[in-house]
Amino acid sequence: MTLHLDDLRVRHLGACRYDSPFSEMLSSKQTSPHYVAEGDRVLLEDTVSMIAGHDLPAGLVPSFEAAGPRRKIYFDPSRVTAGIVTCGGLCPGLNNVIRGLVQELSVHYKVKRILGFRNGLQGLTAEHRDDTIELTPERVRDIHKAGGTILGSSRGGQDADEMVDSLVLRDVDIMFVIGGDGGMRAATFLSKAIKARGLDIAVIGVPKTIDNDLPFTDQSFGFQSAFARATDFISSVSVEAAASPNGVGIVKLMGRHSGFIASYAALAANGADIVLIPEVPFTLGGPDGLLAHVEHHVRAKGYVVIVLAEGAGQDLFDEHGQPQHNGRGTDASGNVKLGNIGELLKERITDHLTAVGLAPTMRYLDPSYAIRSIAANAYDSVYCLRLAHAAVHAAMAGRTEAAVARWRRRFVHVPLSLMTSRRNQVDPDGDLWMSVLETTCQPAEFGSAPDRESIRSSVFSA
Ligand SMILES: Nc1ncnc2c1ncn2[C@@H]1O[C@H](COP(=O)(O)OP(=O)(O)O)[C@@H](O)[C@H]1O
Ligand SMILES: O=P(O)(O)OC[C@H]1O[C@](O)(COP(=O)(O)O)[C@@H](O)[C@@H]1O
Ligand SMILES: [Mg+2]
Repeated sequence: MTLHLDDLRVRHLGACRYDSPFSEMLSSKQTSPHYVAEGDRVLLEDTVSMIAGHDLPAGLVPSFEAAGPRRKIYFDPSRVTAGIVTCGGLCPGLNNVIRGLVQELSVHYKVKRILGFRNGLQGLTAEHRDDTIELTPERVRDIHKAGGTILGSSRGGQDADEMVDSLVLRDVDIMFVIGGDGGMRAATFLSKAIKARGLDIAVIGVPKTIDNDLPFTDQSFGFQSAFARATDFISSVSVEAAASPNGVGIVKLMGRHSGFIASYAALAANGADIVLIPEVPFTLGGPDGLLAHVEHHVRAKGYVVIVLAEGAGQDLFDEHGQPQHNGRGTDASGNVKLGNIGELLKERITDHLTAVGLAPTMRYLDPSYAIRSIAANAYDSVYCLRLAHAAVHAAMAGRTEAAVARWRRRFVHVPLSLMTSRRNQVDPDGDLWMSVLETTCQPAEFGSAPDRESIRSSVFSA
């Protein structure tokens, strides 16, 4: 899919007529290596060959609107009511984003009324719309020290018109939706329903996912905290496996469709022999299969450490007739329930090593929620704060149906439709996966797994 400049344009509610509290500070600002001035744009692509491939003048090359404060704003801050909601799975930094939004709205724009809708988008239904939390700088002062979200979160779909009714009834002018792909999709429907009713309400998304599977954002907030925590589990399993006869250490990490956590945590721990991710299918049997490779490690050095993303090897459930581990079905938000690949591998590796006279000592860890329920680390805390600032500036300037994101280290506005147009995945031909292969020394492929070509060609085609 090729993107054009028009695909990257963000919707405005109207002309900006009010002076911004930042207007004086901005009067002398110009674009520099460390600042993108109002009106300037940030390139979608960043290599000479990609830019040259467009054969377009610089002003028409695909680019994002830069985020940041504007000299003039759309809303009169003294009359604004803002709403905030967090949805989907937890992620380190949710409270930091809430805190950043509240502080920026209150301290600089002097917004007086900020409502926190509770328990995800469920909080915008008729049944729950009156049960909001009044958010003030005092109320949010210390919330960043804890994981989770003070607003609560949930999965499951809601009716867009009912949500718009809630915004109207609670006089909300600006709605911040902190969510993943599901949340961004819901925010898109919400924006479209608002537009269809001719209402003057801005919807700004703050993309959230520990899986790092949202596109057009360098890395999502909380990702670094989550993979750092995951690294601890890989180190523990490595120590255990190395100290056990025929030790097999397996760590199963979150990552439904994208193996970023597994890849980064494995690189950080630098002790994994094998990394398995959804983007690179593998076979178990045969001379080049995973089991033969595991056996090779156990024979050669006495143990093996495997890092596994939960979405890896899902095709194996059908192949090996393992209905007991096969997830099937979907959760309340329509996310596919996965088969438990960790349990499948545990069984198959145990059977194989036992059959070849290397009965293993299995050390299996599934840290699951332990990696996403923690507070944000220092890096993510800064990142969350800056995203929150960008979100408030975007909303006050009347941008809507847009998310804020960091793209190539600059903060930008991304149309919500783009945020849900594809999934960010580890590219098996990209440099991240190459680093994983260089570090683990595992073969590029275990056997000739099916669907490999289709996965390669569908990954991240921006
Ligand atoms: N297809 C959809 N249509 C309408 N709302 C959706 C849809 N998908 C998700 N949502 C809403 O987004 C929320 C979060 O989605 P979910 O997939 O659970 O998490 P995430 O936002 O982290 O991806 C859900 O509670 C639901 O309200
Ligand atoms: O048990 P839950 O809440 O459905 O969460 C499990 C899933 O949530 C995730 O953390 C991602 O969730 P989101 O899409 O909400 O960001 C996955 O890695 C994991 O599979
Ligand atoms: Mg999701």
